[in-house]
Amino acid sequence: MNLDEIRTHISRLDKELLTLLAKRKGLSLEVARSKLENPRPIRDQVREQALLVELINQGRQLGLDAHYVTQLYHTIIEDSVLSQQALLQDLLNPQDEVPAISVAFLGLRGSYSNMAARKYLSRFQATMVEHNCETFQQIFDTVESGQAQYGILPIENTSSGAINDVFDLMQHTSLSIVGELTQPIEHCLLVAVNTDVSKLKTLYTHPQVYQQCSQYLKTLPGVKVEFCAASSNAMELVASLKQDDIGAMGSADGGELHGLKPLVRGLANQKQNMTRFIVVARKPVEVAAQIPAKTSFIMSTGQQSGALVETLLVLRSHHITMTKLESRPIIGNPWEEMFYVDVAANVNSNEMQAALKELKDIVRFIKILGCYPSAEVAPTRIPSKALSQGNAGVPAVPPHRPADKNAAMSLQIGRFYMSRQEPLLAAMLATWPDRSALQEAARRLKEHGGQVLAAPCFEQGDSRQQQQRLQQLREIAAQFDLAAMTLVHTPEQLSRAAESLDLLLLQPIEGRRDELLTAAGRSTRPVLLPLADKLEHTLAEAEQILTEGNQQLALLDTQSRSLPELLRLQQQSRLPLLGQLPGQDSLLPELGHALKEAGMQGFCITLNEEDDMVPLQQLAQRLYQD
Ligand SMILES: C=C(O[C@@H]1C=C(C(=O)O)C=C[C@H]1O)C(=O)O
Repeated sequence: MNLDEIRTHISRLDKELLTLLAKRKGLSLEVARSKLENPRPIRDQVREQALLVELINQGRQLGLDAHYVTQLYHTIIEDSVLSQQALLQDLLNPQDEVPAISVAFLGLRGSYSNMAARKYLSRFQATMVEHNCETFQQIFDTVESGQAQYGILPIENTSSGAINDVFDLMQHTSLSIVGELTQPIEHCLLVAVNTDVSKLKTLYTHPQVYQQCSQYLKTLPGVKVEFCAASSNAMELVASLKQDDIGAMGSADGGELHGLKPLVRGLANQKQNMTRFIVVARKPVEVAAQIPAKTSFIMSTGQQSGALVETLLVLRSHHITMTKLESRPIIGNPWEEMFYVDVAANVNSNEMQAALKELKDIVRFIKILGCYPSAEVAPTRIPSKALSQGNAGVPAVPPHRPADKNAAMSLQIGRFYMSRQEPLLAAMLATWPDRSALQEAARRLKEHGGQVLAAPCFEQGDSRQQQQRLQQLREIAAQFDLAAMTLVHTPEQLSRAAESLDLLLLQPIEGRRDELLTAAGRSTRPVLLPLADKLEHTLAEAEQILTEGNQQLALLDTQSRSLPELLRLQQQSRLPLLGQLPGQDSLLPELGHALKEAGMQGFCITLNEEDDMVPLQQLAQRLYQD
């Protein structure tokens, strides 16, 4: 076959794939209808897990790697679940057949709020009429007066926290929350014409974006920064001037609406930056009982001691999970607080109705702000046991929570739980690899059932190169759904690594890490502390970290200590213990298995550039199958 013929063939297959996906979606909607007739929850994670395990094994036989299959099916299942939910919601809340829906949001075309509004409206079969607003108050006014059907408001951001003005306005509105959505915020450097960073003289941006990208901007000392009222204004200006020495900062999608191209992506200091938006409307919606719902309410309690605790105990006694608690002052009543509460419950459920009845007896004020479908469809996870090669068994319990008797001792790294039953498996590259080697290591680690990818970001290079390595490690780990770790020597390195990675490995030389221990204790990231020579030194160092506040601490044995020593350590400390082992030891699987039996909760396998991962794969099999 020549190139054209092969491409024709590929196109035909792609069409078939699409046809099959559309058929699958149709069947999924039939499932939703049957779940409506015989009421059952829309989401069934036991079914999803069984399906994923079967697909992974079938995929392997066809030469497709487990990670690829899992990623594809997470996307397919997410769409399937959201489509089922949307169908149920539409049946329950029939919309008038309107050709256009109007939405009020902050900023102009291309603002983050505009992108959120577009995302929300994409589920409706109607065109969007945009109401650009200059203030949050104006959004409330526009929806309250009926000029717009929906208002989109940012309520919290993962780096800057609660958006207080919106909380304060919610106190006094008659509007209801009818939806939520989360929008990733990725600041990019946007330009109107082909150019290069070195040519730039002026950057237009909003002060908050400037602040969130301060580290990147320090690398452009000659560039002047001009502030605009919103990032969408900056985009508009740069698009109209069309010069090669100016740029704007904002989202790539937003920039595209103005014909701008992203020259550099991922400028923010903090890489994972998301904003949660709420959707408000004049009429509340009803949420189908079979889909996960959230209810938001505000309340004020008396000022006697324990008043807030009592309200929380009411929620607990009805098994209602609280997902958010914020307090805001009550305007005009100095020192009194209004609490904003989000719970994972449908307002019409028996538990929630009973809880509300009890709450009304003990609070001064309570108002439901709305009940809406929860927008999150967390991917169903496959336990390492199912992933480590050769296992076709279907796990019985969805792996959300550790089914670990010693849960109090287990630690969470990224989204993984470390436990004696399912030890954590980390691969640590001895030297910094190039991008493709790092990707290949990540792919294979994931394929074998490992969870943490580690590489030395700080061993060479200047601060900028180190920053790039941190970013690359984080990106590649995320791409393969792994957690990321690096070795840190100084408090400054620790705080930089803590911004991007999931686990911080402290340098092993005791006596030279006093300040590092204090910094680790003040960090909010989990820390791995290599054992000191003497047991009592290790315990003292661990104590130093714990007393500073950070309780997410595990110990690492870097010297293959004897079994009695390890057991003694475990008797004296409840901290999880990991072992560091060389990746090419032919005894690795047996050694790991024996150490697991002795209570080790994880392994850090060191790999040199030329090493293969065969022993690690065998270790994973022993750890997760036996
Ligand atoms: C389609 C179903 O509903 C949901 C979607 C699934 C899917 O798309 O495969 C699987 C389980 C459920 O979470 C079902 O229950 O079979």
